[in-house]
Amino acid sequence: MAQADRTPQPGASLSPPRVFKLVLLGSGSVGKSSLALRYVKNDFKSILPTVGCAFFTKVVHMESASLKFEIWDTAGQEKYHSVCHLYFRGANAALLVYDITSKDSFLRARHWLKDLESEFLPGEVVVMLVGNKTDLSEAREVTFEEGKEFAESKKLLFMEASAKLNHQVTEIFDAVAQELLQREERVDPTQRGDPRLTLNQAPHPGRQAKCCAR
Ligand SMILES: Nc1nc2c(ncn2[C@@H]2O[C@H](COP(=O)(O)OP(=O)(O)OP(=O)(O)O)[C@@H](O)[C@H]2O)c(=O)[nH]1
Repeated sequence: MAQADRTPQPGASLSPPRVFKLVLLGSGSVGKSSLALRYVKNDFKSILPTVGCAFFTKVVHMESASLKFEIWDTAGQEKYHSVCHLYFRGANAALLVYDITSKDSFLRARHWLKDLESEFLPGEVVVMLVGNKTDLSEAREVTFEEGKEFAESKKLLFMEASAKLNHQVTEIFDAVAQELLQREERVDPTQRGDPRLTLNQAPHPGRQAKCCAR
């Protein structure tokens, strides 16, 4: 289990945290900024639509190592779409967010994924599909199974969450952190040192990242 912004566990590595760039993408109002705010500041409040991009950092102490997330929260509104891909550059991980009460946001997630894929080689970036707003389950338009199926077909991690209720938010980032560190361990140790380099490796053949939770 990760411990964010707390004293490292005894025995944890004392070396400086590895830095990973994580981008949040998805349609407008799905809750990207709210997930980031909940994760980084444990807060939930009314937020104006993002203009361009917002930036957060968070240090996470895992059992085996510490890492620092540089979180880039991109604008989901259509009018900013053309500039969003500029923020993808150099990303190690992405949260592809949709709103479980909006089928449209789920369908649009495919387009966001295509945009992301056009900038990277297969397997170059850890991608987690996130169905947000589970507290509004009475208005649900996308089933858990639909989300899971789409994620599996594209070899993405998958979780549902509620930024409002702080349900599964830390778990999302922990799962991504775990996957990033595991991918690093699989590469030649002599190549370690620059996470941007090591993550340009395809995942281990035959291994599919799996993570599904409501
Ligand atoms: N009920 C509920 N509302 C949420 C949740 N997460 C976000 N919201 C609300 O959804 C609206 C949009 O949230 P944002 O975090 O601004 O969404 P965004 O995806 O960053 O939007 P853009 O900046 O336009 O791309 C706000 O009114 C939030 O309060 C959630 O988990 N549950």
